[in-house]
Amino acid sequence: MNDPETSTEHLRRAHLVLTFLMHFYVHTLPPTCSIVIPRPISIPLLQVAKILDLPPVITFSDTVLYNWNLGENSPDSDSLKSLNLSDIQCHTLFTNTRDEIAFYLCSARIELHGVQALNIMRSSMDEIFVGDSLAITRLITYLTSLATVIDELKLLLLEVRKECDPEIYYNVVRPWFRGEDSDTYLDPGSGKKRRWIFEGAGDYTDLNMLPPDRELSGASAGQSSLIHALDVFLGVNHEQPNAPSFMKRMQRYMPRQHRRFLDHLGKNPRSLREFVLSASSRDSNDDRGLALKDAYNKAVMSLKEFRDSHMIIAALYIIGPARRAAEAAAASLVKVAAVQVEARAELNSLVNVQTGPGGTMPDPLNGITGTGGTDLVQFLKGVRNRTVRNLLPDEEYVQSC
Ligand code: HEM
Repeated sequence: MNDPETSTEHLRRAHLVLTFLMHFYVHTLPPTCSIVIPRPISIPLLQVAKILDLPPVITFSDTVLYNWNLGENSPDSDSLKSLNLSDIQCHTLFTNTRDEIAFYLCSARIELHGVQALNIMRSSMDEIFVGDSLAITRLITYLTSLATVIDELKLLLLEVRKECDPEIYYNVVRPWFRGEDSDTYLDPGSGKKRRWIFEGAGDYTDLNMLPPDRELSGASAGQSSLIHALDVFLGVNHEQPNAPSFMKRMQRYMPRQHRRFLDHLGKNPRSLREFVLSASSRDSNDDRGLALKDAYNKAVMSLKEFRDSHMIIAALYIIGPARRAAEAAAASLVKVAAVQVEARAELNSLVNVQTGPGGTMPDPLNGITGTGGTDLVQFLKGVRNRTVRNLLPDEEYVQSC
């Protein structure tokens, strides 16, 4: 039996349990109340988070990576290869709905199937290191398989629609994941955005482990290191000059081993893209140069198509329900306003006071426009476009010949 204080499995489980409890607590507080996370949750969570080097907030690791197990009746599987993706279950839930389960399991299946992509990347890096003609032949095979695996990941993503209803996801499941930065209410004392106060944290000098910018975002599949790894491997760069990109910020929420792996991939002395460019110009009279470029482009196209499908899913699960929620809120404001007008008219008739022309009915759309939909579409399109930019056009071969 592992020592619970040092075993990684126990610490991960503790992070999961404590962050689920914390999010339950925070999101059931009245909106007018300051957010003070009680000491029995805050102190152990800060301690565990410090050891794991994870932020003290719910992450993709908690909802997905540490949240699946094999079903009772499934055969013991000692290798991922023989694992049947439909046999997995998840054990910790906020809502106990089929939709929440389907949402987590969709990502878990992608992660498990994605192990094949990681293996291909590792083998490809070895071939890039060797760099001879046999290595090129092998790379062509690897990149072709990588494209197929990414296509399969896309199908797994689209399968979320089978059992996860967009309205339930958006209105019932998703609100539990919200981090400090998505809070829409103001602190009654300061009138500013509410901060999450970790009760008792000041009593411990060794608990100074909140991120320096103190950003506490909620769980997002943007924290899946698999997609980041595909970007780094294929050479897709999301960095921007003035501030850390969304992708970079999300890496702070990944297990540290995943962050290290991404660093390792990024520090490869010779990038795959560079290798494909130089090998295809060197072997320009050889079909293998063209085949290598095609195989690379196929893998980039598959990642682009994964992102196209992801945009469809984001539209279905976020933009649509957000718009409908805003319309419903506007309609109910209209109803409230109509009742107010009626009541005021009644009052006026009772006391015989006239309202001015046009009355005082509030604009029902005030404060409801802008659900973030436009920003989200722009953001996802930007990520997708940066992927496409990596395709190698024929001209580059001509120029480098
Ligand atoms: C119903 C399922 C899904 C929905 C509604 C969804 C929604 C979103 C949203 C709204 C964002 C923008 C950033 C944020 O707010 O977190 C995002 C980003 C992202 N999501 Fe998803 N997502 C889903 C499933 C997945 C899955 C299964 C993966 C992969 C394991 C994934 C990978 C990503 C990545 C890597 C980003 C960063 C942007 C990009 O690389 O294109 N998402 N997602």
